[in-house]
Amino acid sequence: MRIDVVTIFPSYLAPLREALLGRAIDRGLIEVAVHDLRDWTHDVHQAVDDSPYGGGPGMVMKPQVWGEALDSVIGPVIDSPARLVVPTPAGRPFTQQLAHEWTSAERLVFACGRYEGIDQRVVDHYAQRMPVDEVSIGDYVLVGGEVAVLVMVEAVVRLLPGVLGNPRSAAEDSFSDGLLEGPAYTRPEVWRDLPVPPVLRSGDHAAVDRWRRDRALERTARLRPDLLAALPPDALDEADRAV
Ligand SMILES: O=C(OCc1ccccc1)c1cn[nH]c1
Repeated sequence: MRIDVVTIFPSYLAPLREALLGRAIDRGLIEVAVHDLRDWTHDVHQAVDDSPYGGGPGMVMKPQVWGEALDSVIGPVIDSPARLVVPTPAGRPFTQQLAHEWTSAERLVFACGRYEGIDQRVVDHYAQRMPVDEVSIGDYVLVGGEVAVLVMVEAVVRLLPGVLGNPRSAAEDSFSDGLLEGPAYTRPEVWRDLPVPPVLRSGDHAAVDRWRRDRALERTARLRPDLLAALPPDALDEADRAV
């Protein structure tokens, strides 16, 4: 998978080259290129924004600059199918399911908006020739899309074959069965007078699996009743309902 990011703050994307993601790059599992939007300005001030039509606070990012940048980065769409992703509070929710969908993309191009966002015509123009997703990572407002890109790239890349040491962990993610992950424990057996739940040391794998599912159901009911409500009817068996 090739990932391109266009931003006015390329250094914000430096973490993509660290740790797990950095190793995925070194191993050729992904290619990552970060581009400075200002490279496609032609004026001495390297202006990337302007006042909003219709008035209102803040500034809007100029379509011309974005058009030149994205034409250059995306190239002729025919020979390298790419998805364009635009992080924005006004987007569809980014979910584990969407992360999985994107793992089959040959290319992901991320456009990092700042100020009040990017002129809508940029999304409208590219949506005529490729899949464009306006995506939110949560109901809050950041200063720019860069941090959202770090979140989404990490969520997608960790799902690619070979990236995670233990493929089971991606498959058994929180949300993979529609529930929140239950509590996890490791040594010591007692820590600050707090013991590890005995069932986890019983060696009875059926009991451990049952206990873990019960804890996941309880946690989901407490913190995310919406996830429970969204489960397909056959997702919960008799024992589940008793929790
Ligand atoms: O703030 C965000 O993106 C940056 C952004 C983009 C466009 C205009 C303002 C801010 C964001 C919040 N949840 N998901 C994304």
